[in-house]
Order: sequence, then structure tokens, then C-alpha cells
Amino acid sequence: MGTLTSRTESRADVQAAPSAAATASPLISFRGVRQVFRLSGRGSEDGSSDSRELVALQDVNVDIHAGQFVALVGASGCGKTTMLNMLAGLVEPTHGEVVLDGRSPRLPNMDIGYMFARDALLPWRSARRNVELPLETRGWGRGRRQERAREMLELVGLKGRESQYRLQLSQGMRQRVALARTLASDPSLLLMDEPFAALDARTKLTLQAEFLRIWEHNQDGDRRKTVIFVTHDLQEAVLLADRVIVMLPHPGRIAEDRVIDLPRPRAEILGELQFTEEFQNITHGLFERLEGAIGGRGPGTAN
Ligand SMILES: Nc1ncnc2c1ncn2[C@@H]1O[C@H](COP(=O)(O)OP(=O)(O)OP(=O)(O)O)[C@@H](O)[C@H]1O
Repeated sequence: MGTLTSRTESRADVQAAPSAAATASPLISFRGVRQVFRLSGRGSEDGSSDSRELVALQDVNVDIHAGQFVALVGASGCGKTTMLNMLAGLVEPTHGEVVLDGRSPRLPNMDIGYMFARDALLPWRSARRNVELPLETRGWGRGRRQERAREMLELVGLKGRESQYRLQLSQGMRQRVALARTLASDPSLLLMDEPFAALDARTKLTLQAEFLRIWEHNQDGDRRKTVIFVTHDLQEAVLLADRVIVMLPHPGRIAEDRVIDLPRPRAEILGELQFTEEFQNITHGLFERLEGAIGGRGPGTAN
């Protein structure tokens, strides 16, 4: 393995110099984004209605360039999923704007794959027919769909399991099917919400490596993929991503934005990478910043 180097940069630096893409306009921009959810109570004892506000995101400014693998990491409730949902066009910011490829994410966009923490497979459909689902919604013909679904299941190591149903598959296999389904339509933007969180450590490492292999394999061609990967796991974030954005809750905000300059491709060396000094230094540094920010009680905690 070559020498591993790490580089840490401030938020402004990251936005100003995101590798070769520095001169291109970003694929994704969050500009002054604030998200307020109104929480309606059941009504207080005196009969008046109880309405409170929750600031899920505050002052979020991020640019992400095409092809980047960005991890959003942070404690529960810091707005990670809300950011994914904004990119998927499911949530519109209360203030500020989100721009995806020069337009609003609210406009229909078939070029996105969204994967969740738990498989979310349809139990009445076989593995193959689950993978076919996004292809059906995109109008693919039956033969082409079936061929693509078989190919994708083979890619994630499930050859021979095509006709099995959710209950016949382990949690790891279900996540593999979900991964195959997410990748089947070859989307250029992948929104991944803790996709490996429900797995045991060994299965998790295997799937991380398999996913990374697929992603790294595509990075040179026209179909390179941008990944926004939500996780609670700082180690997972550093292992997989080019850039880690650490978030804090109450209100959800960005505490740290760092380039992870570990070598690529990493898929074949993931197991070793996590024991290197470079990896541990980066993870430890981010962890200390995170702990320090929580311990120091940032500006939003009065909220
Ligand atoms: N539709 C909604 N209505 C009201 N509150 C919401 C809504 N969606 C999210 N929230 C709240 O906004 C905050 C941020 O939620 P979000 O799911 O984005 O956080 P998260 O960082 O992804 O958390 P977790 O890691 O637990 O999934 C939370 O306090 C959540 O309860």
C-alpha cells in the first residue's frame, strides 16, 4: 500500500478547492438553507392549541461537485435525512434554496437513486422483481428489465437468489437487493440513508467494499456517480468518502467539512485501511472536533 496522506481543510477551503472540479459549477448547492418544522400539539389543558417550531437545519451552505462521495455524519436529529429529502425534492426549504444540476430538486428527476437503512423490499415480489421496480417506473420493457435485474443481482453477489422473497433472505442479502435496486437504473446521484446501519460488522464491511468497488469502477466514465451518504458512524464516513461533513443537532448545522485524502481505489484495502495511522488520525481528529463542539455548546443549543 502506498503512503497514506490526510488533508484537512476548513469549510471555505473545501468549497473553494474541491480537486479537479474546482472550476466547474457544483452539481449541488445548499444556499443559506434553513428548515423549520411546525410541530402541532394535541392542545393544552386550557383548550388552546399548542404549536411549536423545530429548527431542523440552520444556515446550511454547501457545494458538492459531480462525482464526489460526500458523507453526512452526526447525531440523531441533526438534519441529515432532511438534506437528502431536499435533494430528492420531498422537502422544500423554509428559507434559502437547494439547487441540483442548475434547477430545483422539486422538478421530476429520474436520475436519482435513494436507498434506506432498512431494505424496504416489497415482500410480495421476488428479489428480481424488486430490482425491476425502478425500471418499470421508467418504462423499460419486460425482457430488458429482467436481464438488467439479473445482471445487478449478480453484481452484488446474489446470483441464484433471484426468485427468493424477502423472508427467505438475510438482512445482509436484503440490503444487497436494495443496493441492486438503487443502482439498476444507473442513476448519477445516489442518496444513501444509513444503508449499512442494520448489518453486523463483518457483513457491513463486505457490503461497504462491494459498494465502493462498483462506485470506484464507474468513476472514470460518463456515468460517474455522486454519492451523498448519511451515517452515524464516523469511521464508515472516513473509510468511504472523499469528504466528510460533520453535523450537530439543535438546530441542525454543519460543524466541520473535511476532505479525506486517503488513496483510491479503496475497495480492495478497506479492511487494512481502518488500521492505518493515517485513517485513525483523521477519525480521531474529527471525533475530537465533534465532541468539542458538543461539549462547548454551539450557538444553536439555546434553541
Ligand atoms: N416532517 C417533519 N415534521 C416535523 N419534524 C420533522 C419532520 N422531519 C424531520 N423532523 C425533525 O427534524 C429533525 C431532523 O430530522 P432528520 O430526520 O433530518 O435528522 P437525522 O439527522 O437524519 O436523524 P436520524 O439520524 O435520527 O435519522 C428531527 O428533530 C426530526 O424529528
